[in-house]
Amino acid sequence: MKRGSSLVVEDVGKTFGRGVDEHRVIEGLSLRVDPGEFVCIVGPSGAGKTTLLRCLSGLTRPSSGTVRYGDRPVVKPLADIAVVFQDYRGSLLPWMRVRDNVAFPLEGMGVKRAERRARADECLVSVGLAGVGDKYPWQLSGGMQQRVAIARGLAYEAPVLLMDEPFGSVDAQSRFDLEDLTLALRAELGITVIVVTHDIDEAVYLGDRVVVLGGRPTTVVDSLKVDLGAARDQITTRADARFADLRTRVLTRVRGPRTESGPRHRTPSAT
Ligand SMILES: Nc1ncnc2c1ncn2[C@@H]1O[C@H](COP(=O)(O)OP(=O)(O)OP(=O)(O)O)[C@@H](O)[C@H]1O
Repeated sequence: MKRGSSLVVEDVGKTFGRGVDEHRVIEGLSLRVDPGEFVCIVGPSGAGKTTLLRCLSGLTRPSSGTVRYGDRPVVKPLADIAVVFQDYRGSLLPWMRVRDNVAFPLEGMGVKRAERRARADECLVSVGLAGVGDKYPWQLSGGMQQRVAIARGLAYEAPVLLMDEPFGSVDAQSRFDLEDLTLALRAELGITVIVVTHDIDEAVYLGDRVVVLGGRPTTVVDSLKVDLGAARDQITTRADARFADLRTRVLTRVRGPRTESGPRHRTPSAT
């Protein structure tokens, strides 16, 4: 795996619609993610987390400001930046075998068939799915299908992996397993991982840093270093007093300043 570059967001703004329908979602947002960092992005529903992730991936162009990957402007999807979306049901092709689903993006990159198959099988092993390459996605459980979606993200061999609510559609036990899988892959491959999540506990459990979005329009309201060490464990890490302290700090920032008559900003739906 080649070493990645920093992703740098500078003074980004994003507006949807025009005239009376104009909606300024993001304004003056700056953020830097260094190679090998694991950053989780949280914020109230509708704050623009997905919009920011799409700007980071080059799928959406900001209305103002810049996104750079190293010295390259991100104005279209780059081979160095892979994206895993939330809903495996919408992202896996049901008529294609699992191996072909994982290998699918490699075809467009000009990788030869034998290498595509070998790389897909290798990625399936990495996500704990050795031997399922010949099955169809619908023959697998939801958690397994999301592993296939992650394997497809890994098949790019991209040094940066962006994930939008990647574990939102699976049951609680599979969610814990997928969180640990993602941590293990980051440790093994040394990749940069950026995860958008509604779940503050998940953000603290996974991240080296939690970036909190808020305000209207949205910007970065805080960036909290997670001082829990590299090794995380679903039982002991979550029971650690520092974990509880961090989740309280993140939640306080997500909820925003309050007045006696109620929230001053938007009503959050994050938990
Ligand atoms: N293509 C689009 N056209 C118009 N408005 C959009 C578009 N994409 C996003 N929006 C608006 O931008 C705002 C932010 O949306 P976004 O999905 O980025 O927020 P989010 O923080 O990811 O939300 P959630 O946590 O609910 O998934 C919302 O008001 C949404 O309606």
